[in-house]
Amino acid sequence: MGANPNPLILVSPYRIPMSVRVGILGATGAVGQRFIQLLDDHPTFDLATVTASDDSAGKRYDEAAKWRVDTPIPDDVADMEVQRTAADAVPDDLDLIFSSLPSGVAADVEPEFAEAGYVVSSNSSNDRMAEDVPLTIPEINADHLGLIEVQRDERGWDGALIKNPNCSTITMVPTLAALDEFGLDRVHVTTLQAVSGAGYDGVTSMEIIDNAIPHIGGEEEKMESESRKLLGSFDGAALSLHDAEVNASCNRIPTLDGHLESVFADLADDPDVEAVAEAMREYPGVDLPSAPEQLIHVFDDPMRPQPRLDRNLEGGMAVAAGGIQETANGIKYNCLAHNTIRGAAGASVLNGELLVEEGWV
Ligand SMILES: NC(=O)C1=CN([C@@H]2O[C@H](COP(=O)(O)OP(=O)(O)OC[C@H]3O[C@@H](n4cnc5c(N)ncnc54)[C@H](OP(=O)(O)O)[C@@H]3O)[C@@H](O)[C@H]2O)C=CC1
Ligand SMILES: N[C@@H](CC(=O)OP(=O)(O)O)C(=O)O
Repeated sequence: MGANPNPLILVSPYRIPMSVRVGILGATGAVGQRFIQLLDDHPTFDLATVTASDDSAGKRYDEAAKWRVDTPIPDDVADMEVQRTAADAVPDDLDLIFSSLPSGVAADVEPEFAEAGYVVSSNSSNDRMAEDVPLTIPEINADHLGLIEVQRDERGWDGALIKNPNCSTITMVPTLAALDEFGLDRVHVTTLQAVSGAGYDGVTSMEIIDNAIPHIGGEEEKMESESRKLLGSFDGAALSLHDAEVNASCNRIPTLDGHLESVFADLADDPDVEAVAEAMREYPGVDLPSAPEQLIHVFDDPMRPQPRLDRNLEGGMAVAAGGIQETANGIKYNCLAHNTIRGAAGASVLNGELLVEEGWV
């Protein structure tokens, strides 16, 4: 295997053999740009089409997008013509579609693509809790992809719709999955979320500099519900939510990228700090091209993880944890992940790799 030209893509010995033609819906947006960055020189995925709103359709990509990520627009993407976001506007032979549309738009458009036969790996929040829609993190609940059969039976689709979770949820859930062996009863989490989570126009500088905003609309409910679905079990026909109680308090702070979260977990057992650290460090990963070698990196230094120092661990695809301490009822710790890579585009790409690996694409 040669040198990896894109430091954000981790090259690992993977089993996916062929070239897969992919498209991105909402490719000009903040998450869409991350998709383009992550797909540049991807070992399997070949970006064939990009879509956006009608205002951008017909323009060259580099004219339509206000490019803001920290690597240049790949030349081949800069020249692409942006397409309308509609199933009749993209090539028939796309194998896989990534979606980063506003959720209100995605709620209408994604089912149209799935009905037209496309497999859609979506980052948008609509339908994440639908009973027949897999919400997956490959390392945690790859078996939930079996819901695609249920979805196809119920909806009559040839394609499929699968989702990755909310960025704050995906930061915490791998650590909860590692704690589950100790009997996860109840979780309280407080987040310190980066401004990029709200998109480029989401929070003005006057609102956030020298400040913290103690509410992010809808975020707490997403963390509380999505976590239980991700940790739930699938019996081949239906999914049961995990019975742990999850309570979240979500806050915006003036960091650019990387959500930091303080978790208090009540456990049935009474593990010591070392047992918890080991369960997190040894939580198994997956053998997919964009997967980190170690899913959860645990720091002994209580000053870590920090957003600026630790958000880019393993190309932004790993989760960091630290400050583990025992409490009266269980354990407390901090965790961190890159919200637009592991929390958004990278999560969808990893789900796409899983779909290919497991033969759904
Ligand atoms: N920012 C983040 O960190 C995260 C975002 N998300 C989710 O990802 C999704 C995208 O977020 P983000 O990239 O920040 O959003 P942006 O507003 O930056 O981008 C939205 C994209 O959708 C396109 N679009 C907007 N309206 C329409 C429409 N009516 N029809 C077709 N295309 C349209 C835009 O095209 P155009 O440029 O032409 O307007 C653009 O490509 C959202 O659902 C968000 O909640 C999830 C996790 C993290
Ligand atoms: N709400 C998240 C980002 C986001 O868009 O989440 P979701 O994918 O659930 O819409 C944040 O503000 O950091």
